[in-house]
Amino acid sequence: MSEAFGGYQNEIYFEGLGGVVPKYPMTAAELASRAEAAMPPSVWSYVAGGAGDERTQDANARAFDGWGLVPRMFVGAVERDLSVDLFGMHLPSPLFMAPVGVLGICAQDGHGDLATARAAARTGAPMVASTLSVDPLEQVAPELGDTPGFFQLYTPTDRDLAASLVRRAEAAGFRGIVVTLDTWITGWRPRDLATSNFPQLRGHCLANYFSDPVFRGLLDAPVEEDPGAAILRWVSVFGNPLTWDDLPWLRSLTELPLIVKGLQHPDDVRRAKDGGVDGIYCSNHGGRQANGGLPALDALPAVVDAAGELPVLFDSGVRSGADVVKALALGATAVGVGRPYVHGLALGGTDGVVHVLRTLLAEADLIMAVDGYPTLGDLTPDALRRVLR
Ligand SMILES: Cc1cc2nc3c(=O)[nH]c(=O)nc-3n(C[C@H](O)[C@H](O)[C@H](O)COP(=O)(O)O)c2cc1C
Ligand SMILES: O=C(O)C(=O)c1ccccc1
Repeated sequence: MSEAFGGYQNEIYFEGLGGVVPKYPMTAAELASRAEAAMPPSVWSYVAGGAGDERTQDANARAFDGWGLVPRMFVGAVERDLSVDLFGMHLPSPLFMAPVGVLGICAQDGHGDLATARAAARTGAPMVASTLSVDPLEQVAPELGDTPGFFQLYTPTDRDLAASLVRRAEAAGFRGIVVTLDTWITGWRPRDLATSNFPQLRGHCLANYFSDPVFRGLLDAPVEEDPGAAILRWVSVFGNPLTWDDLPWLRSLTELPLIVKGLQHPDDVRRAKDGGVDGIYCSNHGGRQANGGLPALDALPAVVDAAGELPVLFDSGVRSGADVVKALALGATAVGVGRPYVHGLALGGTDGVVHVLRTLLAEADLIMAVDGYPTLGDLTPDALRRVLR
């Protein structure tokens, strides 16, 4: 399998002999700048922006520079194995696509959720499908093909609506429920505030609500007759300020693996574990929610330690294959990519997303080859040293 990942390099060089060079950028920075030029400014600023002056967002990416991989020689890491077992599923790699609630409007055809699901089908990298999407989850799930998908739940204040969304995700074939805990309220986002830019308030990406029988039952008039009132109803149900008292109820909603997203404190991890969750998702939402925070990578070791045998998913700031390898060495079971695949989506739909995932995996695979860490099991904290400056 891993030959297929590093093999992207050979593919590119050999195609070059025929005069063909890659259509999409090879680095995260170039991807971002090309995406900026291709996207409507309001969508770009929503995706690119973060909380406050974005120092936490920047620190997420910079935190990876604080670690260096130590190469090992005489290993002969010809065969690499990047595959991973997660919740009883065997995945070709530890890479997955983090939930992004505006995928739909990031694609040129306006159906980015479907395009992303097709990229999951082509690469085997799971998609975590956001509650916020242009196309309803029943239309996203079939596009995943044989690749497992997860449904990310923004828990609404109405418990029947929450249960309905989870039931629909189960029926559609999603293989786990990711409950996001850090976004029951929107963080302070100067870029969007400066242009009064909040896509959902303009009715974007609300298909899962507008197609939901429970949500529709909360409306005085059908969505089609009074979309403005439906959007305001969405505003009133969107964010549920959950407390630990709600965890037993959340747990009771599904027998699928339940993963809680946004954890960074080891005490929270232990308590979630005691509450019966199946997985911990260490993330600070890409620095979009609260400025002044610890880079998510810096929280990872203690989260991994507290999680014990529970798998730990990680995202926030992953921009390269080297970053993927470092997060794995610090104990992540699976590593999520956020903004970079959205940039690929904006540039080239499914093909653009596939390119981004393949570049990350190729680089990770080749680092494991060069540095002599042939399997994920070989990637332990001992592979890393603090970078001294
Ligand atoms: C435009 C955008 C929308 C997002 N929407 C969601 C969402 O709907 N649900 C969620 O749990 N996280 C959401 N996130 C957070 C991502 O899942 C992930 O935590 C974050 O993007 C990781 O940081 P990175 O983009 O720097 O890699 C969103 C992120 C972005 C950039
Ligand atoms: O933009 C986000 O990061 C996000 O997840 C979100 C979703 C809905 C409302 C506010 C923020």
